[in-house]
Amino acid sequence: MPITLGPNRYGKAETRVVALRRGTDRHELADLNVSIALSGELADTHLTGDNAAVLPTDTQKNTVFAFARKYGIDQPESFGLRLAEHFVATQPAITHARVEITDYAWQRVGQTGHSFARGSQEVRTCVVHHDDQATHVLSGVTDLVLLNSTNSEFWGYPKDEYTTLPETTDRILATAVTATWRHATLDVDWAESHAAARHNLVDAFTETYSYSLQQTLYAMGWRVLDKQPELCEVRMALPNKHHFLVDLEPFGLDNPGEVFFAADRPYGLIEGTVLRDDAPTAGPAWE
Ligand SMILES: O=c1[nH]c(=O)c2[nH]c(=O)[nH]c2[nH]1
Repeated sequence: MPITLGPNRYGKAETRVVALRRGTDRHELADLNVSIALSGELADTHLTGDNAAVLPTDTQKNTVFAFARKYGIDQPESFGLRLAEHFVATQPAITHARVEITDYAWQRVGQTGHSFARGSQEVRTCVVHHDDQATHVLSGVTDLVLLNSTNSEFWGYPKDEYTTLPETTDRILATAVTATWRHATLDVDWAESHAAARHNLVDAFTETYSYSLQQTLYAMGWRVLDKQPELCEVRMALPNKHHFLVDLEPFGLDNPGEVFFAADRPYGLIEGTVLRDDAPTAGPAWE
C-alpha cells in the first residue's frame, strides 16, 4: 500500500518577547507571544533526515528577538508581516510562512512613565500568512468579557421530553468574545483598525436587544463590516456565560431577577462567520 507524506509545517511556537523602548523617560512596552510555522519543500527531512532545508526553530526564535531589537515592535501585524516575509525571502525551500501573535496589553499606572499593570484577560491577536501568491492578515481579540444585565430574552425554542429550561423575557447575557477579522487589503492603519473593530463589537453587543446570543453574534459581525470597509469577514466564538436565577423561596425570599448563580460549565458555545458577499477568497488565511 503506497504511503505518502501529507501536509506539514514546522516552526518555533510561543516565543515570548518583551520589548522596551527607552528613548525617553516614558517607556513603551510590547509583550508578545509569537508562533512561527514554515512550510515548503520539506520532504527530505521527513523522508531521509536530510536537514539541508530546515532552518532551525532555534534560529526562528532568535530572529524574533533580533527583529525586536533592530526594528522595534510597533503593531503585532507589522511585526508579523516582517517576520513572515523574512523567512520566505531568505529560505529557498520555504514557500509559506504563518506567524501568529498574541499581544498582551499593559496599561500605564502611576506617573512614572515606567510602571504598568496588566488588567483583564483580554488579548489582541493576529495571524499573518505569506507566500509568493498572496499575503493575508487576520486580526482579533480573545477574552473580551461582556455582560448586559437586561435587554436579553430567550424563548420560542423547540421543547421535547428533555427540555427543562424555562423561557425568559429578561435575563443576563454574558460572554467572553473571541473574534477574528480578515483584512481585504494590507494598506491598513493596524492600531486604528483594531481599536475600531473592538469598539464596533462592543457597541453592537450593548445596543442589540437580544432574543438569542446567535442574533447578537450576527449583529456584532455585521456592525464591524458595515463600519469598516477594510475588513471583509468576521469569525466569532461566543460562549454563553450562563447566569441562573437562584431559587430563594426556601429562605422565604423572593428573587425578582437580582441574585444569580454564575455557572462556569457547561456553557453554550455559539460560533459563526459574517462576511461580505464580495469578500476576496480567503486562501489559507484561516488555516
Ligand atoms: O442565546 C441562547 N442561544 C441558545 O442557543 C441557547 N440555548 C440555551 O439553552 N440557552 C440559549 N441562549
